[in-house]
Amino acid sequence: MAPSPATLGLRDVGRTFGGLRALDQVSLDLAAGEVLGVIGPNGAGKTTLFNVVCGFVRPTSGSLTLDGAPWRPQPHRLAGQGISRTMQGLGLFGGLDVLENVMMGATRTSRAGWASALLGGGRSRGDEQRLREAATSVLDELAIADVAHARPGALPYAVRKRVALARALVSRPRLLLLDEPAGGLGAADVDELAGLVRGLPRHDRHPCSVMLVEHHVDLVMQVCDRVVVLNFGQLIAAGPPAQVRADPAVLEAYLGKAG
Ligand SMILES: Nc1ncnc2c1ncn2[C@@H]1O[C@H](COP(=O)(O)OP(=O)(O)OP(=O)(O)O)[C@@H](O)[C@H]1O
Repeated sequence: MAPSPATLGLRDVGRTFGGLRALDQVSLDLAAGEVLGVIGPNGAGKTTLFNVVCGFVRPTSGSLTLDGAPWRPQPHRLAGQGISRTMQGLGLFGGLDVLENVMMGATRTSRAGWASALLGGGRSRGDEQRLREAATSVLDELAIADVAHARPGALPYAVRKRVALARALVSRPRLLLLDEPAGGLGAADVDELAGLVRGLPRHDRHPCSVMLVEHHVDLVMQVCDRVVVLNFGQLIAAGPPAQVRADPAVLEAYLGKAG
């Protein structure tokens, strides 16, 4: 049976940097199989929130839960907990082809089983074959199998972003954290990305929950089941996209105008 998508909770999470409250009593929930968007103007605390969930930044107050249990995120343990992330920088290896880059995603992120055999040196031909098949299958799903043997540097930026997404998905996470997935993409590529992200919780064998932190409001409104809005570190609105879009506090804070 496929593992179920993860749930995530933040309760009164705060983070200060010196005297600055980058996050101020933020509480939110991500339900299983939900796509949750986090938006807000520059400096609102989005990256800090993302980094708290990834374990790069420790909250100064509050608590987190994963699947309802108390959770202290640590970057090196995320993979073992079924969590993958993409970062703003693509971080692809220029000397490897696309397929190898995606295979690296599994070897870097899997804790147990076939992929760890590759890390531990107990590498067999069967392991490698399985890894190759897993990577090929994700490339297929993201419609980039045709560039499997190209070097990332030779590909358009939008395709490289898709490779980075494939690398995060090859470990078949239960929770995917996306940091500005639409950054640097044109309108057509954003639409395609929206389709891909929307499909993630509906994957027939490996459905996952998704949290995405994003500047691109249109993408967030297109793909998210719910959106939370930060401003000066505080959560000022949360709800379905249409509701959030019409919220006067959001218009005021995020779009810089009321009504
Ligand atoms: N490591 C740090 N040290 C000091 N201040 C920080 C640090 N990280 C973030 N901040 C401050 O915390 C606040 C929130 O920053 P953050 O990067 O989380 O916002 P953001 O919403 O991601 O902004 P942007 O949309 O511009 O990327 C900002 O005022 C920022 O200057």
